[in-house]
Amino acid sequence: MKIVFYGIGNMASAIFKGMINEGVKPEEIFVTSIPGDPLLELFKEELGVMPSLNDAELLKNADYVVFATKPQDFESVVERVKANLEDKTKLISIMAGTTIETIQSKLNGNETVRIMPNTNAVVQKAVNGVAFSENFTNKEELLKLIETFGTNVLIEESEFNRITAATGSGPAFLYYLYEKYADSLVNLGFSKEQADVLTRELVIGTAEMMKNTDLPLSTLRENITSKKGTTDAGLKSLHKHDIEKIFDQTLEAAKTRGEELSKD
Ligand SMILES: NC(=O)C1=CN([C@@H]2O[C@H](COP(=O)(O)OP(=O)(O)OC[C@H]3O[C@@H](n4cnc5c(N)ncnc54)[C@H](OP(=O)(O)O)[C@@H]3O)[C@@H](O)[C@H]2O)C=CC1
Ligand SMILES: O=C(O)[C@@H]1CCC=N1
Repeated sequence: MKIVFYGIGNMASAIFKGMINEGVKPEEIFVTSIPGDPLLELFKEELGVMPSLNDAELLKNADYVVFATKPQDFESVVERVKANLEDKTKLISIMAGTTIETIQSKLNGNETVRIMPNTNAVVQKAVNGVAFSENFTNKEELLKLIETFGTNVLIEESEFNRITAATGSGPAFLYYLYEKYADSLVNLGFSKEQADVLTRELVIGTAEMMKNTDLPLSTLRENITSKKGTTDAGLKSLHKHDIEKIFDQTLEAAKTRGEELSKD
């Protein structure tokens, strides 16, 4: 199989690292960026993937081309790709906002799938929102390929901006909370280093708990909350703030931005 990545930034590299960790051969992964990008050589040395700036060479006999640039750079990628794209090559887009219709209209209607992963792909734990173009064939092969770095959730394309906010951007929202938690531990008297370790271990342990039980999150919380104890006191303070509303606004803003990108 030949998979070609246009764009090798944060998300693309998370994906091909995840794929390689799960047994996809690095020689099957071709990567390109803008001329002079030091990551091209770095990923060749680190991972054994195949860098190139020659579009004809990259696209010859490609099974999949992955569009992994910012949506704003898609036009420049189209310019590179359109002359040499073969009819049989399937297109995978991870770009927020950019629709299947836009991609197909610019690139001969080639079979196209939109996926919305997240950076947890590096540890094979992404959530992949997936929507196929109507003409897409052999969906099973594609689903198997992207399962190497995460769990697939098939959705309508109309739901894409929603899942982009929820799980594409989602890790950033959670990291922000953890950052603030660590800052608060410093305010409580821990050193910065201690606060960092305590926060990371707390989050990892809590995630592991969620992984290993079917209990509702509310029950897990209640199990910690002794009557008139410390947790109860902390939660009473937390309840004075409308956390749900804060998240409603955060997710709405992210979703709206996806809609704006779709229109650009
Ligand atoms: N980061 C994330 O968590 C997620 C991102 N996405 C989507 O993934 C895409 C990439 O995001 P991210 O990885 O964060 O972005 P990055 O900026 O880290 O990576 C994009 C890369 O593409 C390069 N590039 C620009 N133009 C071209 C071109 N014509 N040909 C080849 N490469 C080019 C950029 O180079 P230069 O910087 O020099 O311009 C840059 O290295 C976006 O569309 C985003 O919506 C989706 C899910 C999650
Ligand atoms: O911030 C962004 O636009 C991209 C899409 C989802 C995560 N990062």
